[in-house]
Amino acid sequence: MIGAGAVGENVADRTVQGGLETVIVEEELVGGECSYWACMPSKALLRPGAAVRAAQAVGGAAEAVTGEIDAQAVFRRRDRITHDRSDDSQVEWLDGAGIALLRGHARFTGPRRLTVTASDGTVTELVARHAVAVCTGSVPVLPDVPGLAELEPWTTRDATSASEVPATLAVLGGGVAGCELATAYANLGSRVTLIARHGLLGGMEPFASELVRESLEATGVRVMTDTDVVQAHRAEQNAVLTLGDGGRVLAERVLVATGRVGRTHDLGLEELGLVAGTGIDVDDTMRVPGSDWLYAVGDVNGRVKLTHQGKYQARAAGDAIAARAAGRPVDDAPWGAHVATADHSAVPQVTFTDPEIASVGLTASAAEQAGLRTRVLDYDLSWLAGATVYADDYRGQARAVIDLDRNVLVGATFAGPDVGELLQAATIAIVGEVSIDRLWHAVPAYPTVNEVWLRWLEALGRPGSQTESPE
Ligand SMILES: Cc1cc2nc3c(=O)[nH]c(=O)nc-3n(C[C@H](O)[C@H](O)[C@H](O)COP(=O)(O)OP(=O)(O)OC[C@H]3O[C@@H](n4cnc5c(N)ncnc54)[C@H](O)[C@@H]3O)c2cc1C
Ligand SMILES: NC(=O)c1ccc[n+]([C@@H]2O[C@H](COP(=O)([O-])OP(=O)(O)OC[C@H]3O[C@@H](n4cnc5c(N)ncnc54)[C@H](O)[C@@H]3O)[C@@H](O)[C@H]2O)c1
Repeated sequence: MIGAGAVGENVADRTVQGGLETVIVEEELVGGECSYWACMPSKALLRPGAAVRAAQAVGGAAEAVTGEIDAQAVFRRRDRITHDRSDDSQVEWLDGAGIALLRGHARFTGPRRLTVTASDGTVTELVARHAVAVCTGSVPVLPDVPGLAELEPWTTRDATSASEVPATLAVLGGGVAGCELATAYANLGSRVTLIARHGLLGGMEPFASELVRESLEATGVRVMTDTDVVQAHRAEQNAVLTLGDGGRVLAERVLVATGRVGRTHDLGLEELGLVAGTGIDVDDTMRVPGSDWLYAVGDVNGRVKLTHQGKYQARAAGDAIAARAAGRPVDDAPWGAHVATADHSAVPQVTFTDPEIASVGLTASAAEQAGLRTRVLDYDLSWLAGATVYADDYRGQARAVIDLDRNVLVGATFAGPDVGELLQAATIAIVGEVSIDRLWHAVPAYPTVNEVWLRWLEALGRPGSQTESPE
């Protein structure tokens, strides 16, 4: 295994459990990006704002919220959650799981062959008997804007590990990372300008983007969509970003969150006839086409850059490696034990903005593009009894996308406080291809926001009854 992020750890766990001697090579911290610089610290920075908003939205509790968010206390809690960037507990876990750890930078020297260079220069050669899994994650993409690199902008790593709140922050990129970190720093007291080349949260339902934009603006964030930065320079204390229309944005700090690409540089991929600098293509067992030993799992293959989905790929790949090594059959039919079929049609994601956005499967427009005959069901979550109790002036929206030919759910998006906790039901309905008729028997508890499921079903009409509504 090259890379001991969440994904590498999970591949290794499965290959050890499958009876294979397993070595994991790591050049930084065991646990990878998610634990120290991505998911965990970013959510730690976001959670206090969400907690305060939750209390402020409930009369009686609101009166108890009298102060401001304490940024230094937030950073201290973030440091606790990221174990002060110590990987001791993860190394202990590797030990317990029977996975050997080799610290250093891995590089291919030929098929199945690697050198690992430690920080003190010691070089170790490794030859894999069965397989090598590349689990090296991804790196941020810096847009090719003249002067931007010279500004030494923050990457998401800097933003999630900072211990100061810049007075003014310009965030470049309107994707998930840009929207989340703009929310986090606005909550911590920065005056934030969010600059997005297109809209916000591209690829999600349009209402998600609209609600997040409204709330960012209500918090004082200046949101500039369909805006390009064409030049950057520093003037005294400030970075100056020149926009496509000639306008300027001044900020103490610039955060670049404009996407990521598989970490394949300086890995010796050329020795294998592969191209470096981009993601590594794989089949559904995460094996590189044309090879019987090389796998690429997690962010590095570019299929879905999410921790939980990478770990899902890892379980399939690790078991496939072990099965192939033992000459056991590989179940690579769709939804088989050794494939990551859900990557194509049922990827759950929670975006921890205000409101939170939880999505899985196809959006209405993606379903249409896929040629499905669909019915789209929209519901204002504030109409639910559960929402009335949950928060005063509850704001939330949900959409279901139904495949009319198969009579199943193919996509769902929820926007509202804590809706991430509603998501798994939708994921199960999609992956399980639960028929709409059967869903009538999955009764949502009263009074919870889950009752949106009943409202969706009512809009479709009871099966076989005269109240069945027309398509
Ligand atoms: C700001 C931010 C927030 C995010 N929030 C979420 C979230 O809330 N939920 C979610 O699901 N996803 C989130 N993600 C995505 C998530 O972080 C990634 O999908 C996940 O970390 C990928 O895991 P990985 O194991 O593939 O890669 P990584 O965690 O990057 O692990 C790769 C490891 O390989 C090592 N490595 C690389 N090259 C070599 C080499 N040549 N030799 C030795 N070691 C090497 C690296 O040091 C690293 O430890 C977020 C991403 C960002 C940027
Ligand atoms: N909660 C979560 O699940 C979570 C949170 C953060 C990040 N992530 C994952 O991490 C990965 C990286 O996140 P990300 O937001 O950086 O990537 P992204 O690809 O989701 O978004 C990048 C955004 O930057 C824009 N962009 C690209 N070039 C630009 C330019 N020159 N100027 C202005 N805008 C430009 C793109 O149009 C896009 O909207 C994603 O795959 C995401 O899923 C997940």
